[in-house]
Amino acid sequence: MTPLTLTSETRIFVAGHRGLVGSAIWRHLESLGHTHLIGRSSSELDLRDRGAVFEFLSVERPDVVILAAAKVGGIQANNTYPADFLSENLQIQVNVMDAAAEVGIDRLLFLGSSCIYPKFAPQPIQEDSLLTGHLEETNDAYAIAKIAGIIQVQAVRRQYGLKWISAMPTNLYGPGDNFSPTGSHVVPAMIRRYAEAADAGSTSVTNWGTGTPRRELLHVDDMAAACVHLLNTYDAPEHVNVGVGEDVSIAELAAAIAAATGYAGDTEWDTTKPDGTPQKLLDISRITATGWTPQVSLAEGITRTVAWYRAHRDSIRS
Ligand SMILES: NC(=O)C1=CN([C@@H]2O[C@H](COP(=O)(O)OP(=O)(O)OC[C@H]3O[C@@H](n4cnc5c(N)ncnc54)[C@H](OP(=O)(O)O)[C@@H]3O)[C@@H](O)[C@H]2O)C=CC1
Ligand SMILES: C[C@H]1O[C@H](OP(=O)(O)OP(=O)(O)OC[C@H]2O[C@@H](n3cnc4c(=O)[nH]c(N)nc43)[C@H](O)[C@@H]2O)[C@@H](O)[C@@H](O)C1=O
Repeated sequence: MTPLTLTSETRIFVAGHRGLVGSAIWRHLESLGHTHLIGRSSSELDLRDRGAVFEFLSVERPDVVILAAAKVGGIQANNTYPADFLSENLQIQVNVMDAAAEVGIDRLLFLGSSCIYPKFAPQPIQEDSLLTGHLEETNDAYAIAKIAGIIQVQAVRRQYGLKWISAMPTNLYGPGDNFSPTGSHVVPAMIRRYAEAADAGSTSVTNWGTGTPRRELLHVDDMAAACVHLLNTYDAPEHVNVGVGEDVSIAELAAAIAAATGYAGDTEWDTTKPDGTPQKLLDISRITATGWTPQVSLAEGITRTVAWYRAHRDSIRS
C-alpha cells in the first residue's frame, strides 16, 4: 500500500459539495484545517457536460477528487425515474473519471451505495457479495450505474496505475439532507412528516410500505470522516463498505423519529408503496480494520437532525 496523506495544502475537488455528503465532507475538511478546497455547483459546472468537465479539471488540476455528485433519491424517485438515474449517474461519473484519468489525478474517491448488492444477499453484506445475485427492482438502474463506477475505478487503477478507491455507504442522513416528501429517503421524509404532524396537532401519520424492512443508518458526519480516513489510509482496488454494523426496522425508526419530534398520535402504513429490499446491513469489518469507527448513535443522530430540520425548515431543499 502507498497511501497518500492529505495535508492542508492538498488541493481537493469535492464534486457535489452542496449536497448531503459533499457538504459534510467540506465541513470536515475545513475543521481539519484544509484551505485548498474546490467546489462547483451544478449550475456553475454541469458534470454531464463532458467538454466542460475536461476543461475544468485540466485547468484546476486538483490533487484529489472526491466524487460525491450524483442524481440521488429515495425508493420512489428511483422507482419512478430509473432512466434518469441510470443515464445521469453514468454521465457524471464517466465524465469526471475520464477527465481525471486524462489529467493524471493520482487520487480519486468514488461513492457508490449499498444498493449495489443483490436483493437477497446474506446479511451482514460482505463486499464480495457484489454481482452474486439479482438486484432490487426499485433501484436496479441506479445500482448498475454505481457498479459501473466501481469497475471503472478498478480499470483505471489497472490501466493507468492511479491510486483510486471506492466506498459503498449504507443509507445516510443528517443536516443538509433532501426533505422532499416524495423524492427523499426515509429519515428526512419521516422527520418532516412527524414534525409537521406534531406542530399541527394531527393524530394520524401515514408512512410507506409495511414497516418491516430493515435499514442501517449512518450519520453523514461519520460518512465524511470515513471518506477522509479512507483517502489517508486505503489504497486497494476492492471497494469498502461504510456503515454502523446495526440495523433497525422501518417501524422502529418511525417510532424513534415520532418520539424525537414530540408526535404522540397514531402511525398508519400505506402498503401500496414499495418496501424495497427486505434488509440491508453491511459487514463493516474491512473499514473498521483500518481504524475507523462510527461515532454518532442513531438516537443522537435523529435528535440532531430533527433540531437541524426545525431550525432550517424555511430554507431547506424540497
Ligand atoms: N443519501 C444517501 O442515503 C446515500 C448517498 N450515497 C451516495 O453519496 C453521494 C452523495 O449523495 P447525497 O449527498 O446524498 O446527494 P445529494 O442529492 O444531497 O447531493 C448530490 C449533489 O450532486 C450534485 N449534482 C447532481 N447532479 C449534478 C450535475 N449534473 N452536475 C454537477 N453536480 C451535480 C448536486 O449539486 P447542486 O446542489 O449544486 O445541484 C448535489 O450537491 C452519491 O454518490 C450517492 O449515491 C450513497 C448511499 C446513501
Ligand atoms: C440509499 C438507498 O435509498 C433508496 O433505497 P431504500 O434503502 O429503500 O431507501 P429509502 O430511504 O427510500 O426507503 C427505506 C424504507 O423506508 C420506507 N419508507 C417509509 N416511509 C417512507 C417515506 O416517506 N419515504 C421513503 N423514501 N421511504 C419510506 C420505504 O418503503 C423503504 O422500505 C434507493 O434510492 C437506493 O438506490 C439507495 O441507494
